[in-house]
Amino acid sequence: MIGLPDDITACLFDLDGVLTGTAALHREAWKQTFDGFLRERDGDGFRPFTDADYAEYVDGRPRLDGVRSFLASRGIELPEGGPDDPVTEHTVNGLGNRKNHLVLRIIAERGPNPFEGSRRYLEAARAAGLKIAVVTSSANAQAVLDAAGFTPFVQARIDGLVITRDRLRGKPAPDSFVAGAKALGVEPARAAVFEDALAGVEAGRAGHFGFVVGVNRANQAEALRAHGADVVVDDLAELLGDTGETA
Ligand SMILES: O=P(O)(O)OC[C@H]1O[C@@H](O)[C@H](O)[C@@H](O)[C@@H]1O
Repeated sequence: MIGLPDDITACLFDLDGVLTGTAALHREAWKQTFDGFLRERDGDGFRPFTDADYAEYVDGRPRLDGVRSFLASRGIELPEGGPDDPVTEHTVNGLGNRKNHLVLRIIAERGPNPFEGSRRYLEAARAAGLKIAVVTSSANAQAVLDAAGFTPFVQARIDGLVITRDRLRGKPAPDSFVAGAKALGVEPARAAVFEDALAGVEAGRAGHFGFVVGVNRANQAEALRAHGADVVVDDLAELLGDTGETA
């Protein structure tokens, strides 16, 4: 009825890039963070952080995993530091704090940009009696959900704070989605995962979820399929059999 196999009883939605347009804001904050760091380290001839770097090493992963993964891709080792490191510090935590400072400012300035097609899909899923959870690596999820007006749809939330608290492995490991299904009281095989990140669809496949929807916001439909999406759409409204325009 809403573009899912009949035996699916729950939806597990990623947040940034699936429900809201905040993935692009995260990407921008990461670029400012890493380009700033690389310039400080290597001078003006530094090799910039690219959209491809974001898709492969950072998108969808918990904040500090993103820092570690990108630095490793460049053969750079930094000390871990600690959660209170200043944003100027060349440590994993310092760069994570620098990015968080930037992304909060950018989201405050530009808003969460909820996707209209996603709002309509949430309404349709609720009307169809499906359970709904948000599963995101972001520690800023509640504020974004509130600002987008999506909180009333959400019966369970697994976010970056829960991932840290419960020591879950971040995406691409399936742990956060498994925790989301558990919080809703459904088996992974009866839950659909909705993801725009390569690490996210990979987590959906690794967790043997009943259906994995890849949401193509960054011109990477083929890569989403290769990493585990069963179907790829440009907007969730496509699953409702329409174009996302208001009737
Ligand atoms: O830094 P936050 O808000 O905790 O978010 C962590 C990650 O959350 C994910 O949802 C985003 O795709 C990543 O870009 C982001 O880095």
